[in-house]
Amino acid sequence: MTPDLVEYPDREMLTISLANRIASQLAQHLRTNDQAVLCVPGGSTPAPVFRTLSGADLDWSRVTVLLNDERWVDRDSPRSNSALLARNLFQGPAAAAQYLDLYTGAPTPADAAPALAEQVSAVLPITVLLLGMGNDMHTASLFPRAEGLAEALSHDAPAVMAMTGGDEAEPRVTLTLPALKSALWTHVMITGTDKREALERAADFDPQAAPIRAFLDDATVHWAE
Ligand SMILES: O=C1O[C@H](COP(=O)(O)O)[C@@H](O)[C@H](O)[C@H]1O
Repeated sequence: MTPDLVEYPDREMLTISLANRIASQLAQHLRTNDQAVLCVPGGSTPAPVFRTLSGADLDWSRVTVLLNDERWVDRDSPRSNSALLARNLFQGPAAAAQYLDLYTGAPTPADAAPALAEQVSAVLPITVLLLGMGNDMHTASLFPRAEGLAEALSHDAPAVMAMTGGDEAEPRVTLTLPALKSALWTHVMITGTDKREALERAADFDPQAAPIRAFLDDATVHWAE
């Protein structure tokens, strides 16, 4: 597997180029469709891309935004991926986008997942998918060898499932393989040497051990040190 990899001289170039590319793909889709769907990661890496993208000259009122995955924490938690979007993406022109919030406040993600799966299925296919990746080769909340991962990576999985994994104890919801693979365009954004090495390692594993592997054949990977 050789992913389509774009290397940038620095993070600023990556940010500008990737945000422009996402905005162009959304604009292209909106020229011939009423609606577009943008699905984005949380975590620590994508905030600069969100800030740049938020100023794009698009009819954001026709764009539905949703996360790849959400940690089951309130909006006031520093771990909330929704709060990350509120601070960085839903500013300026992009504040007009429709937001499909994966966090419902239900007691557990398992309580919320069936209704979320229906809501997400209703907006598919994704137009532009941006994925992140952890050093452990997880993407979205699809963690290596997590309980339920085999189902989440199966082609008949519900669009959203409850999931646990990673260093932090909080439970999560995640879009699953068929929902994420519905995307017309897929980008993976990673920075730093550790993630670059992890991406290269992923080629030697199957998706149970390296979930990002399931998406690399269709993706353009954007990397800067
Ligand atoms: O927990 C998560 O981690 C991944 C990677 O995040 P980063 O902090 O290493 O950038 C992210 O893609 C995912 O959406 C998030 O929930």
